Amino acid sequence: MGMTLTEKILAKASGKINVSPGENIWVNADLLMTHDVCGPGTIGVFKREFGEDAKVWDKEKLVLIPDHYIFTKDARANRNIDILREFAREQGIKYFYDITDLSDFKANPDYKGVCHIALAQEGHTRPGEVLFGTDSHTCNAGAFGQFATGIGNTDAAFVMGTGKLLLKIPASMKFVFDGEMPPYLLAKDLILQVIGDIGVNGATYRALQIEGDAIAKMTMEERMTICNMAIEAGGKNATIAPDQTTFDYVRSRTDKPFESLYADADAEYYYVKHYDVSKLEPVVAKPHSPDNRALVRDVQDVKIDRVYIGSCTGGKTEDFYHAAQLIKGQQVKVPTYLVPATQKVYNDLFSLKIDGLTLSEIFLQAGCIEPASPSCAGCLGGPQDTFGRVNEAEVCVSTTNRNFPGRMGNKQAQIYLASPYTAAASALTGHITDPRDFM
Ligand SMILES: CC(C)[C@H](C(=O)O)[C@@H](O)C(=O)O
Repeated sequence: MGMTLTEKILAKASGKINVSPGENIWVNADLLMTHDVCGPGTIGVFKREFGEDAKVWDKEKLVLIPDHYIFTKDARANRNIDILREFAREQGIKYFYDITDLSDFKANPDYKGVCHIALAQEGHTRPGEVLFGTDSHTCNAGAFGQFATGIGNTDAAFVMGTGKLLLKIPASMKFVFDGEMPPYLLAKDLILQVIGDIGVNGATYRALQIEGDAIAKMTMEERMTICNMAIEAGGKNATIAPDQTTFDYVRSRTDKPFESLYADADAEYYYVKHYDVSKLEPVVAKPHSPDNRALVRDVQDVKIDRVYIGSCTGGKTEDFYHAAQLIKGQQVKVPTYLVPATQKVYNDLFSLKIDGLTLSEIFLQAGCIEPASPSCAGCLGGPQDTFGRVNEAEVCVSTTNRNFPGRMGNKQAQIYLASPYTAAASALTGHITDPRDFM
């Protein structure tokens, strides 16, 4: 019997000819990523179980990325980065994207920012490979045709010591997006549509295989937006088959060899769903769950207090480009926070131009708050002094991935998840707004 893309990758990574859903197999990791939130815990378990002097299985396959609680005076958050630094030094870790000068991130050439985007930009996400990460949005890298999933600290410590992990093969759900993408829709609308359709537990421990003409035409950043939120439907991982778009992105960042894998034509799926994207509309996820979907035009009376554009899901270069396209030449009516995912995205804001103006100039002329230092920032609240944290019971339209109570700080705050177009349109009016009103 044929295999899905996820099954093909996991079969290869376990040295098997065939695998099927439900089977438990030992999988070899190509890469393990951890960050400042989970790294210290993972290191603690690793040392306890493998010994104080134990060495990681491969010092070139562990990537350490401080990104979550960086620009804060919180002593425990600062200490977490120190723990990563000490471990990187002791183990001779090749890829440690350190930050020492918190007062000026630009003084830290190694510092990248949000792990999922940094992994892609630094060439660590490659077709056919297996990536484990101590973060639920590790599924982001499935956009590169790899198996990428979030794991807990204990599993990560085991991978750190052995390079392997026992995994149950997930059954695959196929989502096919065909048709011409309307100019007012972005990848975020597509994934919010899916999560609204199947629910936050609609894909629990399943692999989402994303395909179709509309996906084939998408850039890597838009593909990442879709895979990033697979976890919001409970997905174990998501995959998009690699193509020329993937190869161009990866090859411009790494010369490491990789083997692209593809689903067999006769693979079996647990579920198949087709979408005609030309018929979809801009959507939001209302408080307090990513599956609480509504058409933007049905919630236009909701007044908002602020807009947040940032995170692994919605803080990439194209996310800002799309927001800038819509905002250009107009004034925002509510405080609008801009948090580039990485140092590279930050630089893009100051070099990419639309009609002669840099994205940053467009935002500043429109009255947005100056772009912040790259990190996860207010996406998940963080210490009280975190930039963009929602400290009051405000209504926020956000390009991020989660809107659980308290997610961005205050438990009474109401977070509406939206595309960069919808976030930008809403910033211009002060209420939730369909981007078509400005197109
Ligand atoms: C802090 C980390 C464990 C968490 C995750 O795994 O997703 C965070 O990144 C998030 O987005 O909620």
